[in-house]
Amino acid sequence: MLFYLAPMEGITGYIVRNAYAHYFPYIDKYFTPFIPAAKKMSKKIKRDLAAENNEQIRLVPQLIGNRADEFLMMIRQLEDLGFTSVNLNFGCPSGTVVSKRKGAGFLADPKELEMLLEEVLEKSPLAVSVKTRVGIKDPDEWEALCGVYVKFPLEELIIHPRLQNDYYSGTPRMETFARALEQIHVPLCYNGDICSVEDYKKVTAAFPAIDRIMIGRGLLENPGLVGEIKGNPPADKARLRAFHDEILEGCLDTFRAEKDVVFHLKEIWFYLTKSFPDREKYLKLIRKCQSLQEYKLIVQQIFS
Ligand SMILES: Cc1cc2nc3c(=O)[nH]c(=O)nc-3n(C[C@H](O)[C@H](O)[C@H](O)COP(=O)(O)O)c2cc1C
Repeated sequence: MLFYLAPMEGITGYIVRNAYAHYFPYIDKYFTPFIPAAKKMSKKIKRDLAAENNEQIRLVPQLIGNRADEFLMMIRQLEDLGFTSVNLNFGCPSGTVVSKRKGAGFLADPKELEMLLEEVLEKSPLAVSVKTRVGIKDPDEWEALCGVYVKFPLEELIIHPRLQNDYYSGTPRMETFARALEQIHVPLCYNGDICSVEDYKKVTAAFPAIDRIMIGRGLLENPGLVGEIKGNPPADKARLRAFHDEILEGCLDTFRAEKDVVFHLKEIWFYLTKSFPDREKYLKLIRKCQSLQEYKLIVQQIFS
């Protein structure tokens, strides 16, 4: 089985990716959080993609947009940086993205999706994969979308089997994923709600043909999850602490203001507190915390 860390905007930048690679080296492929397909890459994105910041990491940049020419412009820049694959995001459910007909919003018109993929796949010097949801409002939309995806030699198709309207609620639509498995002949990756070894076992028992899995929140809650799936003992406090400390150091080197460091780490702790008893208590403390000094004391308390 291949394991991928899901892209998570604001969280899985290079600092976090490196901490996984150093302390939980079980991830086969990483994806950047989505990068807007625009004319020029920002300095922040260039830093996230830089080879020296991703040394032990197999990284695939993810682009979000709705125009083939803009995707291609970005893809050529990625080629210059030495990348060989790119991932296109047709899954982001956020209102601000969808209202611009990007992310899952682009799934509204399968014909347009087909035209875009035709041009990108014809002209892209890089292998192209897609990360998609299964529709906007109705699981029956999948038939038309699937009819588009089957036409293209994608490197792989990553499916998070929820609708845009589902956001992250309810359970993934396993029946739709099962249909996709029958219909799609490029490598298919399952993504969604794998937060424990049991969840992993259920998904792989339901879909024995799957050979790649992407995990997001489950790996943030328990960074040792893939290690456990592979038969290793759960991550101990010392390892979690080292993982955390590397992220803290990386943030201190990168962000100018201490409050930005604390803000970034608060997002991570929203998930990571699930690895600890008394989650609610610590989450409250972390959320309220205002300064780096206060933050360090709370972290000390959590790990002691
Ligand atoms: C805070 C957050 C940020 C996300 N950012 C991205 C992103 O940049 N690109 C993307 O394709 N998906 C993004 N996702 C979706 C995840 O990659 C993943 O598909 C989703 O969380 C379901 O997988 P999981 O149940 O394993 O977490 C994001 C999800 C969350 C919760």
